[in-house]
Amino acid sequence: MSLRAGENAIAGSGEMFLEKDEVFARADCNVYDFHTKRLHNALQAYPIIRIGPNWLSFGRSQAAKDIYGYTSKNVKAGPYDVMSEGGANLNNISEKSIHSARRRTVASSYAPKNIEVWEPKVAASILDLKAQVDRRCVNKTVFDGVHWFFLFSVEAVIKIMLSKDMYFLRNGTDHIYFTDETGKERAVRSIDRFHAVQRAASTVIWDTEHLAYWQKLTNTFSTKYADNWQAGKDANAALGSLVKERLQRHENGEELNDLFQPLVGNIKGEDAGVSFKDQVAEVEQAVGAGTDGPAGSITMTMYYLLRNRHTLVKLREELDAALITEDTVAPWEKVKSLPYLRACIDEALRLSPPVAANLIRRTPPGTSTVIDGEVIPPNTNVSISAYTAHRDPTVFEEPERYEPERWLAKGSDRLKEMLAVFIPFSAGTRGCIGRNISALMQMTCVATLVFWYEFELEEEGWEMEFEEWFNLWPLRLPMRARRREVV
Ligand code: HEM
Repeated sequence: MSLRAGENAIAGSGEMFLEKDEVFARADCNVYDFHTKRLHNALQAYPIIRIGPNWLSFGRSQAAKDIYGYTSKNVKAGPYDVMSEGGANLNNISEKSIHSARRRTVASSYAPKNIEVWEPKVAASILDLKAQVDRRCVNKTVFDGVHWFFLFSVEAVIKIMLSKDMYFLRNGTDHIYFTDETGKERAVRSIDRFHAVQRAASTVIWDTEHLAYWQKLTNTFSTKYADNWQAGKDANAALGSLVKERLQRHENGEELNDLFQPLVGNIKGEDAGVSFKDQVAEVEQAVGAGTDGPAGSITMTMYYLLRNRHTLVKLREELDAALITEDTVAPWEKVKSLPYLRACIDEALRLSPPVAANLIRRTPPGTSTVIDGEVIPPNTNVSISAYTAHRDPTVFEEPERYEPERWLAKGSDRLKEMLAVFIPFSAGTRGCIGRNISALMQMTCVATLVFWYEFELEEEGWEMEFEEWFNLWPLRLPMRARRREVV
């Protein structure tokens, strides 16, 4: 069957796939909604759905390889181009040669050989996280895991990116303190501001042609939007101040080994030729992704473990055999190859990918493209959400079940099929560059928590709720902790 954009499927009204009354509700950026899940449910009846005037969303996992894989000729376009106007970074650069050049510039700093540089930074944050959990062990005080796992992630990733310790965990807040351009002392909440601007941008960015108009309109008529647009400026100013401080340290002759260094210059002392605006944009991307990704994944791993106690018991057996009491923080060397730990995390990423949404790609001009057996015309926006790809029952048996064991069938054809459509980090040349950093953060953090504490949900059977804009955020994880007798 040959498809022209706009044919087949059911018409949505933009990426958000809104129903009429929701258009007004979301217009005030106020509604917690899991639109990818709603779209997924609709895809059970239609294999492809048109979710925008020129945008097709696919429902069968095989489409993932054709859309995002290494052999795909599809490109990033549309909203990514708009985003790059505020500063070009690895994620939003569409043009292939410019993207490859930027990726080459930073690639070595993201490489696994640097884990030994990142590990002490991550471990220090895990110790501070433990100190906070310890306080809550007294009287078994209920605490919100989401709050603390997000603080852990943002603090660790800022250290890895900029060699700067923000002490978010010790202070219990995500405030960045800085002096702005006008000399005013400011305190800006980082996670809060990153998230607020997503609430505004993700509703209007799809209409790239009229974006400026939507920004003006929403800014004028909605106080909520106005605050959320302001959040983008606040986050940019706060991270800009951290970048200036980092550049000053470089000027002062400090030799810092972090993700930022290649954006300044290489080991031969040659200038990297990256503008200040782009440097800030790169920091925004890495800090934003490095916060929401690991925090979402750690939260959801803990949530699924607590809801499926037999998996927690099994993971603890694996950790008890691998770790000793001297391991106040689980060392990477001891946990990196633990199969069940990895499987528990991957299974949480499968069911609740932190980037669940339809990541837009454009088919090449001049020639049609085949996606999941369908002939798609040139210049068509196409996507499949990780949420949907990961729930294909022909690949993942009983897809709604949290079953880490499914990842353990090493070398089997089934495992190969699963890995081919497992896309929490997207895939191909535009796949996540931060996977090694994520693995370090996720595995050492989850291993330490499960080894040292007994956890329970505040209420048995409690169910997670999400808020989704570009990224998928778990809302709360009310839990209690008790120190284990570790011998
Ligand atoms: C569990 C953790 C994470 C998940 C699930 C995740 C997911 C993703 C996804 C889905 C993309 C593709 C985005 C798109 O096509 O629009 C991406 C790209 C990217 N991520 Fe991650 N990410 C994670 C952690 C990190 C970390 C820790 C960093 C950096 C410290 C990072 C930095 C980036 C960058 C720079 C890109 C753009 C890559 C490019 O296009 O060349 N991510 N990530």
